[in-house]
Amino acid sequence: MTDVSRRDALFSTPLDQVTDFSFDERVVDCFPDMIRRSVPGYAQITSMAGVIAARHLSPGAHILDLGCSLGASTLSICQRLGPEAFTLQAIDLSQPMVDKARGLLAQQAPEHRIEVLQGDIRDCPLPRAGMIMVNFTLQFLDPSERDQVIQRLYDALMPGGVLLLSEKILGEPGQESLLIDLHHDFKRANGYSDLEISQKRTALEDVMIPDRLSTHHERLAHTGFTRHDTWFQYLNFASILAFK
Ligand SMILES: Nc1ncnc2c1ncn2[C@@H]1O[C@H](C[S@+](CC[C@H]([NH3+])C(=O)[O-])CC(=O)[O-])[C@@H](O)[C@H]1O
Ligand SMILES: O=C(O)C(=O)Cc1ccccc1
Repeated sequence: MTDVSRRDALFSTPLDQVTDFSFDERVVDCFPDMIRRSVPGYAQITSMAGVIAARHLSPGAHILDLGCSLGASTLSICQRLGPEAFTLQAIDLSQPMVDKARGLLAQQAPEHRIEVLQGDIRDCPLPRAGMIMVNFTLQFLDPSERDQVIQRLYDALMPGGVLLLSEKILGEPGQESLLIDLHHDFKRANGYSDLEISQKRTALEDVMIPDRLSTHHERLAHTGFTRHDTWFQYLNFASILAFK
């Protein structure tokens, strides 16, 4: 999907005022480039979505991709499983994201039974599902709302269903700055300037608040997930598989 993306230069010139980050048209236009250069492990996690679905999904199951952006995780599943194998709803809050995802998925997975819907994962209807993906999305909710959203996902999952939860994480006490510094080095190595890194950091400050990995596991245990394993971590980005 990188070929449809403009290069991300949104924070490359000095801004008089850095406003809160939002998933508007300008972000949508450069999103594949932005996320690839900003999120360590993004390609590995999204491409494993298909592998995980192939292992854990019962035939004909329903999948939810919540905070789907341009549908990279959904597309990964379509590349591994045929159209008879599952139905899927991909949901995102941003209308421009939804509009573009709909076009891309219609083009790249025309046979698959996919619906792309605009909705808020805090209150949209969640049909019963065998697999729920929530990749790099919980981090954009107010921390006080996260327990309730994870409870909603748990309630929507069939017994034995799987939750794929990926997030930016805060290092454990004493380890925070090491991971943050290395993440900034990762971005620098991917062509972002110090100005871009610092302005985007300001834009995200009140909008994206990471939890510790231990907080995620405590929340999943408390909600009732029988098993929850961190299967991937690359710097301060991690992914968990949880089973109902
Ligand atoms: N309350 C909400 N309800 C629904 N969507 C939301 C909400 N809040 C934010 N979003 C949406 O969550 C997505 C987060 S990006 C996910 C990447 C994707 N999963 C991927 O695998 O490519 C991650 C990132 O940009 O770091 C955006 O598209 C928001 O509009
Ligand atoms: O860019 C960052 O620093 C991030 O942590 C990830 C990110 C990626 C894409 C949109 C918003 C945040």
